[in-house]
Amino acid sequence: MRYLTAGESHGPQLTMIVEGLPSRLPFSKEEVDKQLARRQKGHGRGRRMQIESDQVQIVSGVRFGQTTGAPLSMIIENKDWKKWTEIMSIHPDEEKATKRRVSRPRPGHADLNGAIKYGHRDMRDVLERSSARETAARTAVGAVARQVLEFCGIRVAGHVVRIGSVGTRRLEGWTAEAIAEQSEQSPVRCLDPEAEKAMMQLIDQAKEEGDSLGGVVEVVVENVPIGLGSHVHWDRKLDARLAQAMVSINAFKGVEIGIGFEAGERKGSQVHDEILWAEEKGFHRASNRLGGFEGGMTNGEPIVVRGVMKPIPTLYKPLRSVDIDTKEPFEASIERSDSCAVPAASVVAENVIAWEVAQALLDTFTADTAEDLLREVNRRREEARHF
Ligand SMILES: Cc1cc2nc3c(=O)[nH]c(=O)nc-3n(C[C@H](O)[C@H](O)[C@H](O)COP(=O)(O)O)c2cc1C
Ligand SMILES: C=C(O[C@@H]1CC(C(=O)O)=C[C@@H](OP(=O)(O)O)[C@H]1O)C(=O)O
Repeated sequence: MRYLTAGESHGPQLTMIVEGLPSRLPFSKEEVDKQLARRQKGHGRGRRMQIESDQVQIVSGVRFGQTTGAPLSMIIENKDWKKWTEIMSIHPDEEKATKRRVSRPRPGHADLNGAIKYGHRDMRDVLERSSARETAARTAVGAVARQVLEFCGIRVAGHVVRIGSVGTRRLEGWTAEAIAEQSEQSPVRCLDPEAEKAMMQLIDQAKEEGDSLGGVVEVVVENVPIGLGSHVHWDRKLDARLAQAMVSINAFKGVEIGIGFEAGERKGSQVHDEILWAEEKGFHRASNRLGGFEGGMTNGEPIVVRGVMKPIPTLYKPLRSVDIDTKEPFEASIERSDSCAVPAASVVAENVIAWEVAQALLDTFTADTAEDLLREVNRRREEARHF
């Protein structure tokens, strides 16, 4: 299974193609729209989110509520396009373009590197595609993959575990369902009401100061069969693929699987998950510190993966930078931006992780139809139980 996304932040639409889905998968456009709506929320988002109301139009690959096995294509309209139609169509060499041309690169964004790499004197040609508007497309694609997972009884949930200096304790024993339910109630998608209050205050304060904030999100995937991914080759290790997916989200800078970096501080006896066996469960673990992975393969425990997002680069508070035309230093002048997008990014993270797990599922169990897939997945579950 593979996908492509296309589209500029202020262009007419985002376009997505998903290829390799099994046929006869019950498919709900509403479920995709639900994920898109979740991504738009969260304390700290800027004014753009009041303009957009993301929904997909399914263009191909679905008939009578089921996938056909043909490429599934979707679009999301950019409502802001109306306002930008004229601006986007002014050639950068035209005189009237001078004041719209972007010649002031923002530290922390793709502006300067992208301009030099692609030879753009108008950095709009970089920022339009480097914008995290693209995460709407990836969320939609992930929401399709999620329907493959749900068909196989695999659940995904996510939440925010840190914003700036406020973090929550590592949480044990929460089911994916409980995480999903509780985080949905919170404007910062946090499970701890005390931390939530402090996070919201921090975001308000950063906004007032013209500054921005990052944080950490956690994604949990439950009821995963043993043996997704593989130890036999580096690029088939599923934990590595999850790491790439996570760091490919705009502004994400690091990943932890299970206890992550803490593993480097502990002794082996405090890290490795002891193996147990019981008639009704088969093989299972006494703990899940390694986040559901050994040897690049799932071990049947919930996948637990965390990602760190740096603070938003566009600041009202000026950072030093240089105009590429005049080579003069300038002080930032900004139209609008998010001040914190960690809650939204946790939804993106859920969906990009869902994609990778669904892809690994389809790599492991060859299936033309959704029923074939489910049969194979259940067979693996049964075989593992009686191994
Ligand atoms: C959901 C989401 C919303 C974002 N909103 C903004 C924003 O409003 N302004 C901004 O400068 N960066 C925003 N970013 C981050 C930039 O897109 C990102 O920093 C940029 O593409 C450079 O890539 P890098 O940070 O991965 O190096 C957002 C990221 C995410 C995930
Ligand atoms: C459009 C989205 O996020 C955008 C991501 C973004 C950036 O630089 O990454 C900058 C902002 O865009 P604009 O300048 O149009 O307000 C955000 O609103 C979205 O999440 O759908």
